[in-house]
Amino acid sequence: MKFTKMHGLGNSYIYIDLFKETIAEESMPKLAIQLADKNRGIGSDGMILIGPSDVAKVSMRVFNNDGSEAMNCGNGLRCVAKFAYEHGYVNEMVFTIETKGGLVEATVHPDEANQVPTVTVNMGKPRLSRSEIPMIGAAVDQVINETIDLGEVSVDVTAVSMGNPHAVIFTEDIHSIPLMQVGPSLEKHERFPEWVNVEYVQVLKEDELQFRVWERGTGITQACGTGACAAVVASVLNGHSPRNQEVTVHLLGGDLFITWLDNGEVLMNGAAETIFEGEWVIK
Ligand SMILES: N[C@@H](CCC[C@H](N)C(=O)O)C(=O)O
Repeated sequence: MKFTKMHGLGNSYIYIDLFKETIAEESMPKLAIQLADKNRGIGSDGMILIGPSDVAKVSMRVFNNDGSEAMNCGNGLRCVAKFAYEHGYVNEMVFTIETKGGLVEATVHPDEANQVPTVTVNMGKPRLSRSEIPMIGAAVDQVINETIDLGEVSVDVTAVSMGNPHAVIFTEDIHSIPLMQVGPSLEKHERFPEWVNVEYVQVLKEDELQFRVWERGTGITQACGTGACAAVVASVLNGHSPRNQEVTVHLLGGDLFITWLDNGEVLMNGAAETIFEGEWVIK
């Protein structure tokens, strides 16, 4: 089975082209775990399937490295758009991608060699009501700076769904955050019945954020595209950043440029790179 390893700011996945390959539905979670294993597999944050769609130009399915399936992946979307354009599955520079979290629109920015170094994705509107996250709690519908007790520490969480759930915590100092402690305990906290991605955010300026993530189903990664979008939405909701203005988010693996438009949609712009292609022998 042929594969391509790609990354968006160091958030790497093994991409399989379902226009050409076939994988049985029931073997997908196990395959994601095998491919992602850095000792016995290829090594990645998970597996992404690129395939045909009835409602869009291409479809994307995302599996974390623990085999769980996610509804969306921002860094994955930019890589899928690059892959689809460079492999001739789309000829337009603006096209739609189907995800389990809904339809999104990608715009590729090809260079002189018709290769795609960067992509802008319209990620659609964030979902902000408690039931859409989903998150268990009091009657208040939007979760803005709600305190959750984790035993030894408590955190103030702003909850945003970008098709997948995010819990954003603001900090004064990104270099002293207890991510290894808070990440896993908040990820599977009983208040989040579908678990949650955990992000710490330091506001440097109204249009500049520092960002670290503990991803649901994966752990610490270099970058999370949906998480960066959620961070900017949370920053606007908390009065730290303006609406309709581009915000630079510094992730461990590089920068993303995010705008929460007045019409409610979130734009994400950033890099997408191919690392290598190969063939996986199915055992
Ligand atoms: N790395 C991704 C998000 C991948 C899925 C996430 N771990 C989840 O389970 O929701 C991104 O770039 O958005």
